Amino acid sequence: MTALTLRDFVAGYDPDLPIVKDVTLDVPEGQVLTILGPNGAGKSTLIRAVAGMVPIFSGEVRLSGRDVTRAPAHALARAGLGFVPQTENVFTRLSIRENLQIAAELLPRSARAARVAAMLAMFPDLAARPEALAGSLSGGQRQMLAAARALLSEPRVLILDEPSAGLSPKLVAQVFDSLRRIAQGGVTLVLVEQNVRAALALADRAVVLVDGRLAHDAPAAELVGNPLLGQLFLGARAA
Ligand SMILES: Nc1ncnc2c1ncn2[C@@H]1O[C@H](COP(=O)(O)OP(=O)(O)OP(=O)(O)O)[C@@H](O)[C@H]1O
Repeated sequence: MTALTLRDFVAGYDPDLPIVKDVTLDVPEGQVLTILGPNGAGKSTLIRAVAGMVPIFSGEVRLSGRDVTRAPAHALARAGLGFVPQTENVFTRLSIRENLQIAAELLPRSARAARVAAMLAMFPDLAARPEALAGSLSGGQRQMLAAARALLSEPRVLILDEPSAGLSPKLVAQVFDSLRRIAQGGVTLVLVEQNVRAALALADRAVVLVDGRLAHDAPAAELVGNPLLGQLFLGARAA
């Protein structure tokens, strides 16, 4: 079953100057996909458009076969999409527990407490001090809280925008350990990541976006150490 499908997807900020151009992509259920590419290629724009935060000019998005093109955020969440933005992804003045409780408000009332408890059980670092303010957490813990918020509604597909941005190597390892556990739970992951080495170690598959178009699509293991990657990051097109 295909978890996420993009067909002839065109998106951006100005209809006369699309950033993402004719992207067609099928992400099978349970796959971990990383989107790589040079700065400014449109990676963040692509995933933010899928998540309903950037205008889609043409083409379509499907979740498990269902057309969700231009669906509002709450409808996307109900259809099984979770999104973790790169920044401002937690309420810094609220506690860990409160951050989770707010995210749980999308769920039926009777399900909320159990889902908050399940998320705390999944992230022991958060469970250790649920009353701590999110603003007092380390960068890695903050990313875990952001992921936990997105996972509360049990998405089938979780999209993450540079989950390791600004983190020290130790915290990068922690965040990627958490992502590995999430993937092992069967969630389809799509991540944009500058940390190519960590992303390729986690991912099953990598696609490379160059100037808004898919330039390469390969098993992640094939790209490790591949000189093509260096060329692509300098902005050259795939031959
Ligand atoms: N809010 C915005 N309004 C207008 N243009 C934008 C906006 N955000 C990004 N852009 C432009 O869209 C293009 C693609 O940017 P985007 O952030 O999607 O690329 P990226 O591949 O994620 O790059 P990076 O790796 O540097 O984050 C760039 O030319 C950028 O200037």
